[in-house]
Amino acid sequence: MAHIHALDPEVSNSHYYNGRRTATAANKFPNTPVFQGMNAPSRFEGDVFDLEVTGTIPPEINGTFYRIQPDHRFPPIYEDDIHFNGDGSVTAIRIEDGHADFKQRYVHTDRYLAETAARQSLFGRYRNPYTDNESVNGVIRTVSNTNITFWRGMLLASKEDGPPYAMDPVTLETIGRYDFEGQIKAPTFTAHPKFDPDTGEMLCFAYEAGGNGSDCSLDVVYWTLNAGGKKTEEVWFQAPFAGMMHDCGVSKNYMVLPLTPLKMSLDRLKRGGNKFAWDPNEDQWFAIVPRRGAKTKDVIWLRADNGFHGHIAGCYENDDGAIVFDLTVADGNVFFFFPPEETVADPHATKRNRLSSPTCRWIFDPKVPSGTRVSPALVWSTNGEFSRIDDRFVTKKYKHFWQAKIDPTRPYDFAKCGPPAGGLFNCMGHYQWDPNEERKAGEEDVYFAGPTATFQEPSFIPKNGGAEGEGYLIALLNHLDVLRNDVVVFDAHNLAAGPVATLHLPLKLKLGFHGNFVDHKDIEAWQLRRQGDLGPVQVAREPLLWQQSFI
Ligand SMILES: C=Cc1ccc(O)c(OC)c1
Ligand SMILES: [Fe+2]
Repeated sequence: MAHIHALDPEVSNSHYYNGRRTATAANKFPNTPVFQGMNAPSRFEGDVFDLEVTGTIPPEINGTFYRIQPDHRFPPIYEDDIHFNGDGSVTAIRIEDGHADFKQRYVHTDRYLAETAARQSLFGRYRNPYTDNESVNGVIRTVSNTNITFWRGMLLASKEDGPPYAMDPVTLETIGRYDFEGQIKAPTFTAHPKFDPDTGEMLCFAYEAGGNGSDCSLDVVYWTLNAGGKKTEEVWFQAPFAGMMHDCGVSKNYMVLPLTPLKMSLDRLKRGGNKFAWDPNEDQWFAIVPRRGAKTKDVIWLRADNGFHGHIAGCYENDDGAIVFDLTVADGNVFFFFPPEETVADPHATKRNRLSSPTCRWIFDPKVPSGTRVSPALVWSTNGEFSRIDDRFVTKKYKHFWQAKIDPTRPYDFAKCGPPAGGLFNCMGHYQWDPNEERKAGEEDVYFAGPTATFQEPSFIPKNGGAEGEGYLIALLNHLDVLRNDVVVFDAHNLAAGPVATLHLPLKLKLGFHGNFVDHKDIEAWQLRRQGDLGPVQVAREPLLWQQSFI
């Protein structure tokens, strides 16, 4: 038989034939940018005790910085697979007494267990079950790779296409799938739950939530869980189209849920295609949900000209009872791997690396009729993403936010680094709103990482008893030239001065998504409660509703 290269000159890697992994393929990843350079598979699990440090870790920091990354464990079935389809792998940086220890573990999802047993990928394309090996039909597909949050003594690893998985905050062992003690049986769950610092509530939602989680349904659901873990609110409503709803904002009385013009199509899924396609002709939408006692009819949708939602900084109600809602909105499709349908012309298609991503301030009147057109109250040309605030100010008027910033005017060493994997986030920015004028951009404080490095998302570490924004900012730094990561710690009020401490990892991680710092007092307090009358975390005992037809 002829060698496959002789049969198809298009084949770029002999382990793939016509883009699909061959049955006999050995463990070798595709030769695509998704698996190269800074994005080459890490697949590392382990511990490094007492990291090397330059500078001084502030001795008052006592807690753990958790963050999560997609990191494919096995070569994908499809050669053109995307980063978003990688298995969730969690980093914990435990900081205490001026020292830091590192731990890395995969989330042991149902998918992880099935693929481990088979020593190969069994799930196909991103959020497309029609491309799976049929042995895993009925198995929960999520890779839980997008966020890692702390809730009632457990970590929740989450991705918006499936339920969360609970992990132990000290050992990073996966405890199991978490369904909030049977209270949440939806097939999907947001990767961006929010926590009300005054009430201890978790505000959360799911989209594509009414059916099996892969049917492109319009169903959206909003929940509140109180500090005791009990579900207190559940509101089901429908989106104007089946699209991505990624992050959210929460004020004292409202939840704001952006709907981005990235559209699903069941037809396309059945043809083996992409989950999402960018629609450059669709509006960006926002659902406004009253937080307490709302019924389906109380949800309103606002719409504005096309735009691509990034992450939310702050959200609060002003003196007029309007909702101030701040997030980055890019002027085109950031997810180039979800292009428009072939029949749709995208006027911005060629500006992939030239999109601008300002921070937009919207001021929504929650009393207007559903369908009202809105426009931003302020567009602040910060050109960044991954906005974070002092989380003690969630729901409240706030002043400070931070974001990874793209500054293409700074020098970049292309010869040493190649194209900047994940985006040219070469700066970290600290921003302050004008305290008196809601519609005015404020101050910027920036640190440039140099011509060979980029940042991942920052997290804020509050100083004990400190005012808003007083404390530290922690983030991963990618050394694109030598393919290694550091963790940097800044004085959150003075990024320009440079890191107060740089923690050197002896290895390269992957480009991750979200993270959160958890104070050690909270971890310890919950350990005591879980060892006492509250008892250990109860994982899901029953299959999800949609799985029951597979049993
Ligand atoms: C950053 C957004 C985002 C949206 C959907 C995803 O599945 C995801 O996976 C890592 C990330
Ligand atoms: Fe996100």
